[in-house]
Amino acid sequence: MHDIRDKKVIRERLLGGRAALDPGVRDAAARALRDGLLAVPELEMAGTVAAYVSVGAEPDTRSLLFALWKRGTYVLLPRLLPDGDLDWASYEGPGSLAPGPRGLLEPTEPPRGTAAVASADVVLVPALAVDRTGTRLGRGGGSYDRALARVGPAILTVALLHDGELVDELPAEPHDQRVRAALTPSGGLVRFA
Ligand SMILES: Nc1nc2c(c(=O)[nH]1)N(C=O)[C@@H](CNc1ccc(C(=O)N[C@@H](CCC(=O)O)C(=O)O)cc1)CN2
Ligand SMILES: Nc1ncnc2c1ncn2[C@@H]1O[C@H](COP(=O)(O)OP(=O)(O)OP(=O)(O)O)[C@@H](O)[C@H]1O
Repeated sequence: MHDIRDKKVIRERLLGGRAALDPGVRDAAARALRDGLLAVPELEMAGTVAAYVSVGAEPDTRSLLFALWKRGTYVLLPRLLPDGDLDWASYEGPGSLAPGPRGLLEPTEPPRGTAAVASADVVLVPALAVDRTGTRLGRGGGSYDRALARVGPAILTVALLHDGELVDELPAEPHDQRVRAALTPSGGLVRFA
């Protein structure tokens, strides 16, 4: 059994682990995740991918975004709304980003609305950890619980993690939206039933 207060403690432990990663490990992780993702069939086929710009010690997504954009994939990025929900706008290269709230870099293109995430063929999801059932621990704003509820059942949703962040079990609440797969640098893509 888990108490919901556990989430806060687990978040702190995971953020501490990320902060302790050395730069070489981070660079290698970003490359492994980028190369791993670019080879996922759904990603290769995708016309539109909903992604995000990494912040802090999250696995770095910038070279992945650039690679997707260069190969002609339409990339949507989130903009954090005051109520924690996510709006979406297109990525038009590194120059199309500007500082937003919470240390985030956000797209400067016109926002397309909270429902735009439903047009993505693949959704890349930030997470602090994911468990073996796909339950995801995020930053606590409930942003992706709302966004993922708008994504169709056949769409691949993938959390990007550092090694060690795909864990046996996380506390789950009724509103928690599961991801359908997780990618770690050393473990590759793991799909959940
Ligand atoms: N890269 C990224 N983008 C995202 C999310 C995320 O988790 N990661 N979000 C997921 O819902 C939404 C934004 N929510 C966020 C909520 C809190 C913080 C946050 O705690 N920022 C730290 C600084 C970053 C760090 O050092 O880790 C801070 O404010 O202190 C960031 C984003 C949408 N965009
Ligand atoms: N559909 C929703 N509408 C409004 N609030 C919601 C919704 N889903 C979850 N929340 C709220 O968001 C809060 C945080 O939820 P939770 O701890 O699961 O966040 P998280 O998934 O870790 O965060 P994030 O998705 O922002 O990374 C909860 O208080 C919850 O009530």
